[in-house]
Amino acid sequence: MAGTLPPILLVGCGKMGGAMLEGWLERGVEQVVVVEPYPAAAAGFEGRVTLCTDATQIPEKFRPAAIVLATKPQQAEAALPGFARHAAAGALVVSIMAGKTVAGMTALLGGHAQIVRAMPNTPAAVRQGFTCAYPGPGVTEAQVALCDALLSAIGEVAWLEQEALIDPVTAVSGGGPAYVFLLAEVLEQAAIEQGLPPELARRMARRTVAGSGALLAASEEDAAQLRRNVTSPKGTTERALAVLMASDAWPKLMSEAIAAATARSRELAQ
Ligand SMILES: NC(=O)C1=CN([C@@H]2O[C@H](COP(=O)(O)OP(=O)(O)OC[C@H]3O[C@@H](n4cnc5c(N)ncnc54)[C@H](OP(=O)(O)O)[C@@H]3O)[C@@H](O)[C@H]2O)C=CC1
Ligand SMILES: O=C(O)[C@@H]1CCC=N1
Repeated sequence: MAGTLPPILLVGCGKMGGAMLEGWLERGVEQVVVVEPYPAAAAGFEGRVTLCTDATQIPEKFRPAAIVLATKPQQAEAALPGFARHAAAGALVVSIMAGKTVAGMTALLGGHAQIVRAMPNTPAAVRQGFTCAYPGPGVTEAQVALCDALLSAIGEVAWLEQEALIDPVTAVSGGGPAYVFLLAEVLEQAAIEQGLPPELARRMARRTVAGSGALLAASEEDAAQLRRNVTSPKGTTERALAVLMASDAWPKLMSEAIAAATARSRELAQ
């Protein structure tokens, strides 16, 4: 669905909400009303959107096609009831909150809402995001198309058939950028330990992670083959990978980390 996006109500203009909003404004959107109680968070959007600090300030005549919920999960209980009238009027509700289920949000929105759960990630800020989305009961094909357009404005989109899959998605692609940034941090630290000047260590860690990501994005080869392409037989990389790929090292740690994050996503439903 190309072209101008219809009116959107954004609830929460923090890191993710703000990144999504930039994508919609770049794509072209009829009107956006933002509800954000912390004015500094939305200051960069002044003049481009209508800013409100709570739901009571939303212009009476505003009829959003979609309400995008981008507050923290812990803020859902306080925030959602304020938007029940818009949901009841037929606006699609798109929640990016970790953990919060369709059933739980429907109850907070007064018992009637068409809800899509979506899980984006922060590369959305440079339109390189990856979002998985699940349409709840009653969501129409036209609403799926609308939601796809909203999410495509910040990167690639995949649709899920089971709500429960959002929990591992949250752990893998939702949180995934944090694990990659951690890699850049520890690579920089290890470089300094080997005697490289800190500024050079920082530059090389950032460019190595960013360049490898760009190669992965551009290549048709599997990640494993790209790894093998670096690893000369009896060379230096082989020695490093013997440490990183040991049975108790990265593969096991990543599996434990993803299981822990998936479990936390399930807990957040409560
Ligand atoms: N960060 C990430 O990588 C990702 C986050 N998410 C999900 O996105 C959501 C937002 O995360 P993130 O952007 O990191 O968090 P932020 O804290 O940066 O953003 C949330 C914003 O919502 C505001 N807010 C609080 N209460 C209300 C309210 N009642 N009405 C409207 N706005 C309110 C907060 O204000 P204040 O600070 O004053 O409380 C804050 O500015 C979370 O639910 C998270 O699970 C999903 C995918 C990735
Ligand atoms: O850490 C979190 O809970 C959120 C969801 C995925 C990324 N950030």
